Amino acid sequence: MDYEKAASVWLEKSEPATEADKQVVEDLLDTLRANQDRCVGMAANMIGVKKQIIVVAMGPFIFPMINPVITKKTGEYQTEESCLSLDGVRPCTRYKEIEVDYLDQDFQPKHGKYNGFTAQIIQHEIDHFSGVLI
Ligand SMILES: CSCC[C@H](NC=O)C(=O)O
Repeated sequence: MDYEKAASVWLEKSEPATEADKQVVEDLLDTLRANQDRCVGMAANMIGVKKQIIVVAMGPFIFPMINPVITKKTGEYQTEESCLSLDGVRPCTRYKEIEVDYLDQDFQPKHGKYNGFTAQIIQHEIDHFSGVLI
């Protein structure tokens, strides 16, 4: 593995996505669909694209969030997570309930409230494209 190249993709902040990145959204959705047996969410830098795009699995339902920003978070707790980009399990701080501004797949602005595991995945993936690994 080229660790220098990997580090530049995993540990650097990603840029906001634009409509020119629609194919990246499709590619990320396809990649998560192909890895749903071992993965519940992905950020675009996991496929080498430093754009603020994530995809999240809620059971069989997979949805993308473009340029997501957490606008409210409540209920801090400590937990442990694993990550496809790392070995093992590591401790991290998460919030039980979050509100998020984002663009949907058609680049239309949305606002959503999430809790539980879905909120945890969203927080993990936003950290991921921000260059923060658990
Ligand atoms: C609990 S959030 C874990 C998310 C992780 N995806 C990697 O970015 C995964 O294991 O799918």
